[in-house]
Formats: sequence, structure tokens, C-alpha cells
Amino acid sequence: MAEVTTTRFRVGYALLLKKQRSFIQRSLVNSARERGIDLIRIDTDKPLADQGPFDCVLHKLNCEEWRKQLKDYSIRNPSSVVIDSPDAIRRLHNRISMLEVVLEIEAAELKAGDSASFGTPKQTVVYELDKLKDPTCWSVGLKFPVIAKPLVADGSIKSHKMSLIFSREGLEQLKPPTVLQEFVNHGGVIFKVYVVGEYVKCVRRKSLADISDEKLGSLHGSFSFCQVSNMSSHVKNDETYYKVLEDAELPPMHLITNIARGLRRAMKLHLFNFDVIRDTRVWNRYLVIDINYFPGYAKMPGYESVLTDFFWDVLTKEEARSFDNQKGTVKSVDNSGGGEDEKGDEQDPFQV
Ligand SMILES: Nc1ncnc2c1ncn2[C@@H]1O[C@H](COP(=O)(O)OP(=O)(O)OP(=O)(O)O)[C@@H](O)[C@H]1O
Ligand SMILES: O=P(O)(O)O[C@H]1[C@H](OP(=O)(O)O)[C@@H](OP(=O)(O)O)[C@@H](O)[C@@H](O)[C@@H]1OP(=O)(O)O
Ligand SMILES: [Mg+2]
Ligand SMILES: [Mg+2]
Repeated sequence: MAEVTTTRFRVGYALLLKKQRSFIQRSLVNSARERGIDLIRIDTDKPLADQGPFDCVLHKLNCEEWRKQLKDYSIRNPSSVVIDSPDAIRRLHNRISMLEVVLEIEAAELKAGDSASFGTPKQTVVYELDKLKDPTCWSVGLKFPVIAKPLVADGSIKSHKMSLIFSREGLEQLKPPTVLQEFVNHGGVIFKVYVVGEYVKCVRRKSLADISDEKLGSLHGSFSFCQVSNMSSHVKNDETYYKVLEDAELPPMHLITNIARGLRRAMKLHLFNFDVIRDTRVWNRYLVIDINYFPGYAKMPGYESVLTDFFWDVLTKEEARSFDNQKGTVKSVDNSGGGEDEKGDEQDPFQV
């Protein structure tokens, strides 16, 4: 009788320790293992070329040396799927190019007859300190309050340090390059939309409170904050916070899935989330304010099965790897004993 072989897949991950601790949980490792997928840590102190081979590489490391190693690895291992291309991820490291993509997809994703619309808040970038301190240099179309955000969004602590600027004096302590974005009242709740390939999940999170015109009159200077939507245990125990969140109506799901699909295709990324607020000035209008590569998926309910399904799909289905039906490497697999069969070739090593 022929021996029955069970194909196992090897998914390598290259993540910072903090990310490994949050994402690579025992429950995820077990869930993947049961589907024949082994999650294997890539040792970033050793050359990538000496490790593997992997059927798939997941990564969130932001340095030139890693990008170079990954490119070489991809060329040498064309059948290995890299999730995602470093060049595609790079777009999200700048808060201007990050949101430009939203405007690019706007026309395509807004369906005729749909009463809901989406866009981004007005924003501008200022590179020089003297221009930053003088609102006449940048305020065209923008008025206080504005949110000052570091231009670079590279995952560093400093890239998350924001200020709500109420008046001119608040501009003093800013360090350019800075993005100045209109602060939009949105009822104190943001919607975080997690995208994992074609899977889309929208959750509510705490946000900054609205600022009325009366309140603005009495506010001066600035207020600094950092990752306000990340749930600390202090906030988790706050019952009024839960009530506000529960009461917030979710955005129309078709709008959210259209934006998610549009972004996924335009950015050529599989793993990201985006933050959406409901603009209280315009009925049924939603604004995308932030897009993050490989966010904190462990906070997403049932993340283990969602991620396991995603790994399975990218490992076994060409359409799960491609954007707009681009040609890619096909790996068909028969787990009941058939072995595997690889076809196809890729031009760009990361264009899966
Ligand atoms: N234009 C805006 N109008 C109103 N509130 C905003 C706006 N931009 C940001 N915020 C608030 O500030 C928070 C932080 O902004 P943003 O999401 O851009 O920062 P971040 O550090 O990149 O966040 P993350 O932790 O999701 O990466 C948002 O979650 C939201 O509460
Ligand atoms: O650490 P957490 O689980 O909170 O995940 C956060 C993630 O941090 P990590 O990648 O270091 O894990 C952040 O990435 P960087 O911008 O700092 O690269 C960013 O994506 C946040 O939006 C994520 O929070 P979420 O949007 O899911 O609430
Ligand atoms: Mg955000
Ligand atoms: Mg962000």
C-alpha cells in the first residue's frame, strides 16, 4: 500500500519581540499546526539566506538590511510567498502617502446611489520650524483645532506622539516634519477595520472627545497624547467608556468592505488595518485617518482562525495571493497524500 504523506507548510515570521509576544500566541500556533502549518521564528541575528526555506514569510521589520535580505531570499526562493512587499509597506511609513491612496480609490469604490461617502480629513505637511509656527504659511483650508502628527509613521514611539493644537501657542513645541490635519468631531469613537486578505472586521474603539466651538474658545495651547485608541487596563475597566462604544452605530458594512477591498488592491497589501471616524458635520460621511501595516491582530476576536485560514489560502490558492488576478506561483496541495506541485514564475520577487 502506498505510504500516505501529509504535506506540512512552513511559515517563517520575522517580528520584533513585542510583536512576537502579542501575535505568536500558543492558540495561534496550535490552530495553524492543526491545519498542517508550522509557524517558525526567523532569527534576525542570523542571515535569512541560512534559514528556511519557508513556504511563506511574514514580517514587520523596518530596516534597509532586512529589506535587502528579503529581496535576495525571494529571488533565490521564487516559490516562497512573501507577505507583504517591503516597497508596498513603505507607503504606510509616511502619513501623506498613506492617506493619498484613500483619495485614489474614492471614485472607484463609491457606488452609484450610495448615500454614504468617504474621504480623508484635510491635511498638509510642514517641513520647516518657522513655517510651522506661522499659521499664515500653512493654514489655507485648515483652522484650529488641528492635530499635529509626525510625518513618519515607522512604528517608533515618537511616530505615535500627537498633539491637539487649539491655538497658535500650541505650535511652539512641535518638531517638523509635521502633518497638520483638521480635527474632525466624530462622537468620541473610532472604527478600526482589520483586514486579513479578504477578511474584514470592524470594531469600535475609544477616541478623542468632540470639541464644541464654545469649548474651543476657552482652550489654548495644545494637548499631547499617544495611541489613544489602544485599550489600557484602566480604560477597559471604565464602564462609561464601554457604554459610549456600545451605543455607537457601526458604519455601513458595505462601505467598509468596499474601502477595505479598494485599499488592499491599490496598496497591494494583505495585512493592515485602517481607522475610520464618522464626520458629525456631514450626514453619512466617513473619514479614514490612519492606516497601519500588520496591526495588533490578537485584539481581534477569533484572530487565530482568521489568520490560520489566511495562511492556508495564501499557501494553497493563487487568487488569495494575487491582487487584480495577477499571475503568481501556484502551489496546489493534496493533504491526503498527493504531495505538492509548483507552477508559474514571478517577475517582481514580491509581486505575489
Ligand atoms: N483628524 C482627526 N480628527 C479627530 N480625531 C483624530 C484625527 N486624527 C486622529 N484622531 C484621533 O487620534 C488618534 C491617533 O491618531 P492616529 O490614528 O493617526 O495615530 P497613530 O499613532 O498612527 O495610531 P495607531 O496606534 O492606530 O497606529 C486616533 O485614534 C483618533 O482618536
Ligand atoms: O501593539 P498593538 O497590538 O497595540 O498593535 C499596534 C501596532 O503595534 P505593534 O506592531 O508594535 O504590535 C502599531 O504598529 P506600529 O505603528 O507601532 O508599527 C499600530 O499598527 C497600531 O495600530 C496597532 O494597534 P491596533 O491598531 O491594532 O489597535
Ligand atoms: Mg490610528
Ligand atoms: Mg497608525
